[in-house]
Amino acid sequence: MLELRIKGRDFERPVLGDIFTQIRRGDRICLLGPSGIGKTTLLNAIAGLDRRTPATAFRGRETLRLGYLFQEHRLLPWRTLGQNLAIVGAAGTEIDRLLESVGLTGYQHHFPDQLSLGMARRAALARCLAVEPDLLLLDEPFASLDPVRAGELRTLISELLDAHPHMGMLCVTHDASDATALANRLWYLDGHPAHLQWDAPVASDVETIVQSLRTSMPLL
Ligand SMILES: Nc1ncnc2c1ncn2[C@@H]1O[C@H](COP(=O)(O)OP(=O)(O)OP(=O)(O)O)[C@@H](O)[C@H]1O
Repeated sequence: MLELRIKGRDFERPVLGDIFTQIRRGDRICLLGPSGIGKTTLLNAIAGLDRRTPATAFRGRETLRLGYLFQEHRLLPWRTLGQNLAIVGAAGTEIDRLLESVGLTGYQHHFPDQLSLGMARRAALARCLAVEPDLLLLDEPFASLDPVRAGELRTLISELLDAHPHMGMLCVTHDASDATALANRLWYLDGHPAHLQWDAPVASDVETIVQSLRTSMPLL
């Protein structure tokens, strides 16, 4: 069980309210919400990237390992893919294995600008996996990809999660169908400041979904 405690964040106005929630081991959560509501702000807080948003993410007394796939790939452009992975601690055959796991076998000596957007995103995903994360944070991983490439990446992420059942996922998306494909739990962020308005399991049958919504949103 991962516990998240996030102290709210103001920019010129209050953006994110205080949030306290829990993520079970292996939970696959899709985070939806209106544009500009604070989804990236929440991910940054969880990742500890925003010094002005006190947040703790912990598992018992252990330090939580996080992998963060940003909206941009943020690979070092002057380093090859192999070197980008080496920076986070991968070495030797581990680099080959990581690249193979994201379908980039043979690209170890390529530079990021020699890759398509989808390939660069998969390389960044390999970098996330190198730290063997407890929780994978994905910020709109399918944005700007054509439907075929987006579908391939969705399948890849789903297979990686299956292969690492203890790894949780928190994925920001604007597409509810991503939730059906990837998630077992949905969060909906809304309000000023934003809170988790809705935390419900993804269910395959309509009756269960309606019941979940009624439970999570009593006003319905
Ligand atoms: N560094 C910053 N300085 C000032 N305002 C910021 C900063 N970062 C975010 N904001 C503001 O906080 C709000 C939430 O931004 P955030 O990027 O978290 O939203 P989002 O839900 O991820 O949006 P989108 O779905 O469009 O990516 C926005 O109004 C944004 O303008």
